[in-house]
Amino acid sequence: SNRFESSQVFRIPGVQLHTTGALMGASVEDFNNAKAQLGTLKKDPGNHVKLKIYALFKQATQGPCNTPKPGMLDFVNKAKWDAWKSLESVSQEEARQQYVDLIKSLVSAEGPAVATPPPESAQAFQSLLVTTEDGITTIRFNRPEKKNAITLDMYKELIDALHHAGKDDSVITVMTGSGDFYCSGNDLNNFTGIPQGGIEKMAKDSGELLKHYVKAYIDFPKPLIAVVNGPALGVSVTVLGLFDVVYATESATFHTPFSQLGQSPEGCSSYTFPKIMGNAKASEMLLFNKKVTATEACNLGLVTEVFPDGSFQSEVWTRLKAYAKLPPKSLALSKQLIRSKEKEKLHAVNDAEVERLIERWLSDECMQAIMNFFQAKPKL
Ligand SMILES: CCCCCC/C=C/C(=O)SCCNC(=O)CCNC(=O)[C@H](O)C(C)(C)COP(=O)(O)OP(=O)(O)OC[C@H]1O[C@@H](n2cnc3c(N)ncnc32)[C@H](O)[C@@H]1OP(=O)(O)O
Repeated sequence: SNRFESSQVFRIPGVQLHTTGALMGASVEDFNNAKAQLGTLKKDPGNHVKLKIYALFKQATQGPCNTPKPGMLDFVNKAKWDAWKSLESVSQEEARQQYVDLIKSLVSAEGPAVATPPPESAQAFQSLLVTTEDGITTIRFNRPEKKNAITLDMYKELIDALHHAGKDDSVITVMTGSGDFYCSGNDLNNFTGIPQGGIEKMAKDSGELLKHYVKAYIDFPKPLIAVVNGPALGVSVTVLGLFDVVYATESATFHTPFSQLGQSPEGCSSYTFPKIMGNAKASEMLLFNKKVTATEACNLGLVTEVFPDGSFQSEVWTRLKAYAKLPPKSLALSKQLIRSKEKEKLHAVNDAEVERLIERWLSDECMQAIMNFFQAKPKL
C-alpha cells in the first residue's frame, strides 16, 4: 500500500510505524494531543525523524505538496520539500494517523517518565516549547541541534507565542533556550535560497517579518523576562533591550556580529543599547562585534543579574515563581507606566532599522559573509 511505501522510503531507525487501523485516520483530538506530546520529548529526534514528522504534519494539515521546489542551495527547505513531496499518495487521514503513531512511538521509546501527558496548558509549536504553569508562560527556543537559530517559521511561531502569552492568564512571561545555547540568532539558511519573486522580494518579506517580530516585544503587555541559559547571538541579544529583566548564567556570552556579517543592528538596539550602556560601549558591541561575558553585560546594564552555572536554574526559577504570585494587574500597569513613553519612539526605530537591513541583505558584503559561514564555518 502507499502507507507501506512511504514508511519504507524513510527507514527511520528505531521507529516503527503502526499502520493497522490507519485507514480511518486519527481524530483531530488525537492529532492535537500528539502535537502537544512532541513538545515534551526530552531527547531531540534525529534529522530523519524530524523530516518525517514535518512531512506528515504538512500532509495531514495541508494535503499534497504543491509549493515550488526550493533552489539547490537551499538545503534545508529542499530536504523538507522532498520529504513532503514523497507523501503525495498518502491521504490526509492516513498522514494524520501515521503522525499520531510516530509521536506515540517516540514518546514510549523514552519510557514512562516522559510518557505522562503534557501539562494541560502546553501549546504545540514546531520549534518552540511553550507551557504555562504556576502563573508563568515559558517560551523556549527548541532547536538545540542548531543552537536554537531562528528560522523564518520560528519567527512566526515566536510572534504567535508572544501574542498568546500577552493574552493568557499568566502573570509573567519567560523566554529561554533548550540545550547549551540560549539562541544563535537568525538562521543563516534564511538567506541561502533564492525564492520565487527574486532576492528583492525575499529581503522585503524578511523585513516585514522582522518588523512584526520586534513589534511583538515592543507591545508586550506583561513583565517579560529572559533566562539566558548559554551563549546568545544576533537578534536574540538585540531584543534584550526590550525585556523587563534579563537573568544570565555565568558562562553565557552576548555577541552581535553585525558588521562581520555585512548587516546592521536590529531589535531597536541602535536606540536601546546606547541608552542602556552609552554610545561608546554600544558601538563596541554593535559596530565592532565585541563579544561580552555575562558579567560584562551585567556591568553594562544589559543583564540584570548573573548566577553561577551550577545553581542558575534553581535560583532563577525560585525567584520567578515568587514574582508570578504578585498581583497581575499591578505588574502590567506598572510596566505600562515604565514603557509607554518610549513606545512610539521604539516603533520608529524598528521601522528605520528594518529599512536599513533590507538594503544590507541585498549587498555584496552580506551575501559574501553568509557564503563564508557555510563554506568555511568560521567560529565567530
Ligand atoms: C526574518 C529575518 C530577520 C533577520 C534579522 C537579523 C538578524 C541577525 C542576526 O541574528 S546575526 C547573527 C547570526 N548568527 C550567527 O552568525 C551565528 C552563526 N553560528 C555560529 O557562529 C556557530 O554556529 C555558533 C557560535 C553559534 C556555535 O558554534 P559551535 O558550538 O561550534 O556549533 P556549530 O557551529 O557546530 O553549530 C551546530 C549546528 O548549528 C548550526 N548553526 C548554528 N547557528 C546557526 C545559525 N545562526 N544559522 C544557521 N545554522 C546555525 C551550525 O551550522 C551547525 O549545523 P550542522 O550541525 O553543521 O548542520
